[in-house]
Amino acid sequence: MNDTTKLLLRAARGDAVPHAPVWFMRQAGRSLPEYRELRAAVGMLESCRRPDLVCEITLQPVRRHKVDAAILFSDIVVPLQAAGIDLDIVAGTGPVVAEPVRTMAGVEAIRPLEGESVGFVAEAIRLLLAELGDTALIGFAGAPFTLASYLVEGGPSKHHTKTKALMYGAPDVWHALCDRLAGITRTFLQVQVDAGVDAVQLFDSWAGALSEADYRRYVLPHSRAVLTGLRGPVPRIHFGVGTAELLPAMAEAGADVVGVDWRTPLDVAAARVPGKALQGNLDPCVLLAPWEVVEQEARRVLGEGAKAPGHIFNLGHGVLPETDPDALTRLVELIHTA
Ligand SMILES: Cc1c2[nH]c(c1CCC(=O)O)Cc1[nH]c(c(CCC(=O)O)c1C)Cc1[nH]c(c(CCC(=O)O)c1C)Cc1[nH]c(c(C)c1CCC(=O)O)C2
Repeated sequence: MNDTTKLLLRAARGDAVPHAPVWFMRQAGRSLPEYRELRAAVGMLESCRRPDLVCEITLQPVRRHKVDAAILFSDIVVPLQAAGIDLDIVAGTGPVVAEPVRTMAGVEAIRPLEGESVGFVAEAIRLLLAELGDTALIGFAGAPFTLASYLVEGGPSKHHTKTKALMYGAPDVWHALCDRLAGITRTFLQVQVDAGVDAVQLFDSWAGALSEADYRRYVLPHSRAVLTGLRGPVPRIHFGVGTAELLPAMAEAGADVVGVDWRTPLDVAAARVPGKALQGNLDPCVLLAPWEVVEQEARRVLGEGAKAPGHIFNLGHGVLPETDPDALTRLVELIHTA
């Protein structure tokens, strides 16, 4: 009998698949001329609040590349803004927060997220489900550590020094902050699951800045509260950059699928998180090289990924804006016929 379950869900469960499902982190965005055109007159966060634009931008890479999953067009700071935090996304920089949070009073001023204040996300998901057919829809949110880093630093940061200073120096403030962020993140994901997304990805992009011991002490309980507090039978994908030493702990936080960056070969990752499906992990820079190199590296990733119970092909981090979109389309064809 033919299994009609979406390919991404079968791979996430470790079921047999005719080929690895493939999608790309940041597949919607500046690598696509049709995205740049749509966004020319609309601010980033404004575009995230308009269901018609969210739907169109989410579908652009599906139409162009024939990927097996769409990822909702949004940003990790969208639920923070909806909860009343004054912030913006500055082009070429990233999220910038008006008043950084570094004290207990600052933490206590962070309100919970009301589901209705992100109703535009539920509406966008309804529009998308009517269009997507067999293509899976992935919802997402930022994990407490990565969100905390933006709030404490006030913007993007290389070494997360103020964040770590707060974590080590005022652990009570730190845990109170992460507790509030976990609540916001869980509500944001629950809205997406209730609206019908097929899977969720929790991005802890910057958790790789921590040792395993500190991750377990200061971060894991909060990410676990998000992943295990979420209701619904959707697979939970958990991803961060530079997390080779954290993969087992990130799996323990409640991941069904562990996302891996390009630094750790997938067969090595598979041995670190036995029984878990993996997602990744072609170096995004490889796509800037001639096709022969892309093909060789993609085949290596597929071979290593075959050592895991399930493999979802992806990059090791987001698509770089300078990537030739045709290289991505060709890569999808390769994965589908390999
Ligand atoms: C850390 C993080 C952020 N946002 C996100 C993360 C976690 C993923 C990761 O590690 O990359 C998540 C995110 N942000 C965006 C998506 C869309 C879905 C997709 O992957 O296609 C997703 C999944 C849109 C976006 N989010 C942003 C853009 C670029 C804004 C633009 O097009 O002007 C997009 C398409 C802005 C943003 N927002 C953030 C950054 C660092 C930036 C880039 C700043 C820049 O280079 O201009 C915070």
